[in-house]
Amino acid sequence: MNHQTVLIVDDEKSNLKILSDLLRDDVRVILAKSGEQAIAKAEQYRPDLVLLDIVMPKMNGFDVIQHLKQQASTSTIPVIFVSALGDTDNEVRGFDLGACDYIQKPFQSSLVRARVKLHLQLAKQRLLLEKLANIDPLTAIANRRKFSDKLQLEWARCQHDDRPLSLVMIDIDYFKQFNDRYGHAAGDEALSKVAQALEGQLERGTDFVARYGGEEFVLVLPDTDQNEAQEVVERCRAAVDALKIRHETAGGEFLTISLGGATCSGRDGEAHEQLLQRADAMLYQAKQQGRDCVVWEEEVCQQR
Ligand SMILES: Nc1nc2c(ncn2[C@@H]2O[C@H](COP(=O)(O)OP(=O)(O)OP(=O)(O)O)[C@@H](O)[C@H]2O)c(=O)[nH]1
Repeated sequence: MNHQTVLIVDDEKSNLKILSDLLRDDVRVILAKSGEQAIAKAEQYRPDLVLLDIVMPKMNGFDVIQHLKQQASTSTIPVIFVSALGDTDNEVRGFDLGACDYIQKPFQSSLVRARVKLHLQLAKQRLLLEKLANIDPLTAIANRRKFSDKLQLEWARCQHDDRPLSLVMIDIDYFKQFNDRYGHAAGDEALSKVAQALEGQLERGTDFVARYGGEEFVLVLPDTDQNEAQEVVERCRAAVDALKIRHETAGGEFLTISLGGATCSGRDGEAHEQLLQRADAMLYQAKQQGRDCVVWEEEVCQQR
């Protein structure tokens, strides 16, 4: 069964037991006996909800929530404080630090269950919304918004690790003519097929494709140098050719794509927007050179 995960944090063993006995029929329970363990387990398991004690030795619950909210990987996990500290100030402080709820000990079991259920439902809805906000509805691949996040993330990672990053802009050729001749619905279907074909060529878990807009797509290939990226790109072009979507133009019988790529090799101080501009300039050249081709920037940016 696809259970949601709840991380319970308390330095008292007996409290851990009470809470986990209360919840374990409905959710997958993970336990942490200290603030430090809570942070490590939150990062490792990415739970759907954290039940957090406040008074603990060394690292207290307020320190833990601050840490969780600062880390991108754990910042959106909802946290409920479960504490014997009953005064309003602590409760307000908990909410100020980003808690979604505050349960006072000693607690009513049924109330804890109900509140956990509510916050897990909200967490599920938030995840769904997040997913929908990042997906292009026509092609079911990532949208431009997700691409921006991904590019920034991978850019920072590659700069930090001094690793290359390749970016490829892809545009369907003569797509206006395609729509005019075969109809908008056929155009939509072709877009969807091209998107799936591109996605099917990505072998590494970190490789990424998005619909950039209209009939344009973009690939982000982290930790991938120019030679490796060119192999991926050739596969993409061949995969679209293999779809054999009829599109009779002066250039040929089937629908084709043009591609422009650029690679940045590690720490070079360039902004990710520039890499995007350079890939886009290469795409423009591919169009100028007659379409149905790949143009890759000769120089990597370190040499610029
Ligand atoms: N069916 C469909 N067409 C779209 C969609 N988004 C953009 N288009 C069409 O894509 C076409 C793009 O046309 P242009 O920008 O002139 O480019 P092109 O005809 O492909 O020419 P080149 O890029 O120069 O080869 C336009 O006719 C848009 O209406 C979509 O979601 N569905």
